[in-house]
Amino acid sequence: MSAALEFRDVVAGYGDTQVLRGISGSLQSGQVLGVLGRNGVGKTTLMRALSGFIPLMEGEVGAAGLDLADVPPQHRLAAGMAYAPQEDTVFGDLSVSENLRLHLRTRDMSRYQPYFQAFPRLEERAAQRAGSLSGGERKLLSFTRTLGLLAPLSLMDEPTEGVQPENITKMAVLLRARCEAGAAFVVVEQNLSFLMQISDHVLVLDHGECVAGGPLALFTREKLESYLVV
Ligand SMILES: Nc1ncnc2c1ncn2[C@@H]1O[C@H](COP(=O)(O)OP(=O)(O)OP(=O)(O)O)[C@@H](O)[C@H]1O
Repeated sequence: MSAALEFRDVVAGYGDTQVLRGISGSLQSGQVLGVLGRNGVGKTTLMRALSGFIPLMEGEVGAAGLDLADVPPQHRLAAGMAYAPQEDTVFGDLSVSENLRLHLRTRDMSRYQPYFQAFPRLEERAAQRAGSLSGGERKLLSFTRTLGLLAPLSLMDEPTEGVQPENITKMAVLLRARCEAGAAFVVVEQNLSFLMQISDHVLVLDHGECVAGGPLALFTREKLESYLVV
């Protein structure tokens, strides 16, 4: 079986500057790869490189047997890859429901029912401009839209940033439910409890290099915390 995502020796950055220096990893359907590291070590850059928003300087990225090198970012969703960036996660001038319908070919919103149940404020504010939501609510909207796409593979950059703790617990449950259905995720997170709740494997970045990685079970919380200490 081909991996849900496989990346090998990824080198990427901005202009002539290399930020990532040879990052590799893979994950199977139904698994979560949690990416962690201190601020500025290259986590967002890795997500941009995997999603095609910045080109690879070297290396390979493939998903479900497909080489993604020549698939531009706007075609990646059709190729099975969803991406929720850290910032500018929703369209502020569109309503909450317009944001949720944007990529759907149907007006049927029933796929969002479990998310509306978990986050009733989203349904209450369905007609409201997404730009008028709080930062945490915008993150919940982005999370809901990303999971509602039902993509085989989703990349999410700090999905819990600004979200209230009780909703973070619900996010973990909803995300794992998608894994049960076979979806795979790469998730960048600073919230270690959330990351440990959702991840099967972890990848630790420091200064653009992978300094540790493997099954979550091999790492204690203290060990993972040590990678975040400045
Ligand atoms: N658009 C950009 N142009 C040039 N350099 C950038 C750009 N975005 C990020 N960088 C640089 O790349 C390096 C890695 O940044 P990146 O945002 O990937 O780190 P990060 O681990 O996601 O950090 P944080 O946790 O603060 O979001 C930093 O030195 C940053 O200044």
